[in-house]
Amino acid sequence: MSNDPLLNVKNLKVTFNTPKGEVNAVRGVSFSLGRERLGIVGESGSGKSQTGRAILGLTAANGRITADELKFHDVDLANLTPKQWRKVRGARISMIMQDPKYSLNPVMTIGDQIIEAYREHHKVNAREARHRAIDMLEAVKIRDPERVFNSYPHEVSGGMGQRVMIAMMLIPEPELIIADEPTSALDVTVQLQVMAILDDLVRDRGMALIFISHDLHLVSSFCDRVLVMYQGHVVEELAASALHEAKHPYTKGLLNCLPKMDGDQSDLPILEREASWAEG
Ligand SMILES: Nc1ncnc2c1ncn2[C@@H]1O[C@H](COP(=O)(O)OP(=O)(O)OP(=O)(O)O)[C@@H](O)[C@H]1O
Repeated sequence: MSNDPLLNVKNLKVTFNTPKGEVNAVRGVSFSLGRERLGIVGESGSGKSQTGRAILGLTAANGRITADELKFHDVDLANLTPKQWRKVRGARISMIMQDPKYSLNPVMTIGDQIIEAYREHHKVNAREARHRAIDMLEAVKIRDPERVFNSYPHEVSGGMGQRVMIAMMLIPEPELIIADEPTSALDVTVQLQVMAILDDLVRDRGMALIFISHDLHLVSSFCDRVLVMYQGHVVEELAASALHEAKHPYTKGLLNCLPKMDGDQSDLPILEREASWAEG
């Protein structure tokens, strides 16, 4: 499989106009992505989500995007019309958000929602679509797919809801998935199960993944490469297998700011920061 970049981002900036002045959320981010799993980590407000949203054309109306390059294959994402976006977003690039509650329609059964999504992308009759919907639920390792198929979103757990979202997102067979804190509303065990399912699907189907999270350890266990963001800049880029080689004090701080399981009850260190890190 070719590893030519799917995505090229050069000097991406996202700036918001607010009543209190400009907010520079993303301040010159550059990276390229092949068929690989890339993590973007950083604390709240570091610009991770806005980087993902800019790639999907989902920047809020008060935001302005500039970039020397923002390309998905040869598609210039910085200059698409709404009609052109419909051919890219959800079809070639998909996003999984944090909480399935806000993404699923509460008054429609899960099965009907999957069927509807399936028939938007594939020309099949109702019977065949039902078949495919059950297959999709099985693909995300739901053991009782018939029950989930007939349930409403509020009748399933958060972890189950997130599996359903993953199943729906796979329907158009996107090349790139952007998962923004996809599991942070779930408890730790379910979090790992859902990530493992996503990881398997991404590998099996040769898709690329951008996994956005504040949890450096979680990201590095599911990604090949990690970008560490601080105040709108990428301060360090690392192979996930080389976290121990992190040089930037902010990355080292993120690594140390985790409770240890070995019974050491001493206080967690406070994440230190210096103004110079934000200068890029
Ligand atoms: N519509 C908006 N108007 C003004 N500022 C915004 C808007 N959307 C986001 N921001 C600001 O942009 C900055 C970066 O936000 P972003 O959501 O990318 O951070 P993040 O690293 O993903 O953090 P979190 O984990 O909290 O989502 C923040 O300071 C945020 O307040």
